[in-house]
Amino acid sequence: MRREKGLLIVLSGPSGVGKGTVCGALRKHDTHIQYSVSATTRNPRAGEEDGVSYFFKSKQEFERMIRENELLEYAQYVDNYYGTPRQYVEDTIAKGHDVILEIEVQGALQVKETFPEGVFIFLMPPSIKELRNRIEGRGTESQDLIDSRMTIAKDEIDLMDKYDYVVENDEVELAVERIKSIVTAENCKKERLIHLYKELVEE
Ligand SMILES: Nc1ncnc2c1ncn2[C@@H]1O[C@H](COP(=O)(O)OP(=O)(O)OP(=O)(O)O)[C@@H](O)[C@H]1O
Ligand SMILES: Nc1nc2c(ncn2[C@@H]2O[C@H](COP(=O)(O)O)[C@@H](O)[C@H]2O)c(=O)[nH]1
Repeated sequence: MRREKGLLIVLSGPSGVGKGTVCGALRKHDTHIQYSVSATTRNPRAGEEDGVSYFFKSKQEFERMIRENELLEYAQYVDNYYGTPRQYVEDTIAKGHDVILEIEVQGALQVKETFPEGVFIFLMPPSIKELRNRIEGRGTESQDLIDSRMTIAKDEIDLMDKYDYVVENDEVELAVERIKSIVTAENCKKERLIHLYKELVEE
């Protein structure tokens, strides 16, 4: 069924919890969810492709995007900027497609201000020890950066009650199923409201 507007789904959670891994697994399920590609000033990691993993920007270019209101939200995280290009998200939901943003907490709270109708999901690690194991195991950051990310992680976990749902990422496929159930339920809720509204205005 064609809907007026798609769902805006925000997936947050501490660095290393598995947001990227879970979104990667979700893509393999035929959910029709679209994925927003963020802009960042951080350097690409091995295997990351511009326009696929991120839009890699200079600090000057990112600050131009901020000034020209091209970002739906942005945040400074450790030593870099990260932000969501506005146009893609607005166009995608306007076409009736659901879109997912994989972003940290400061940015998610900004989105909540402008899109309170969004669905906000916080991905939780089974434990802090497991979170550290995952970031260390990924092998992409120095020990100093891992420590900075772990410090931020604790503050982020303190804000999980700002989210509509908390999903544990104990096993990737279980986390994917939980997120799919949330999206299905939220879509049913929305379909039902639109249907009721149409009945009312047609009376
Ligand atoms: N359920 C899981 N069980 C075990 N390992 C996992 C699980 N989910 C993800 N991982 C591993 O944890 C590491 C971090 O995952 P990932 O890069 O997806 O995290 P992230 O939340 O996207 O991190 P960041 O916010 O820094 O981008 C990866 O090595 C990944 O393979
Ligand atoms: N506020 C935003 N946060 C974002 C965005 N894209 C990614 N992120 C988050 O940044 C940290 C670090 O990411 P990494 O790729 O350097 O490990 C992590 O929590 C991401 O989810 C964004 O557009 N806005």
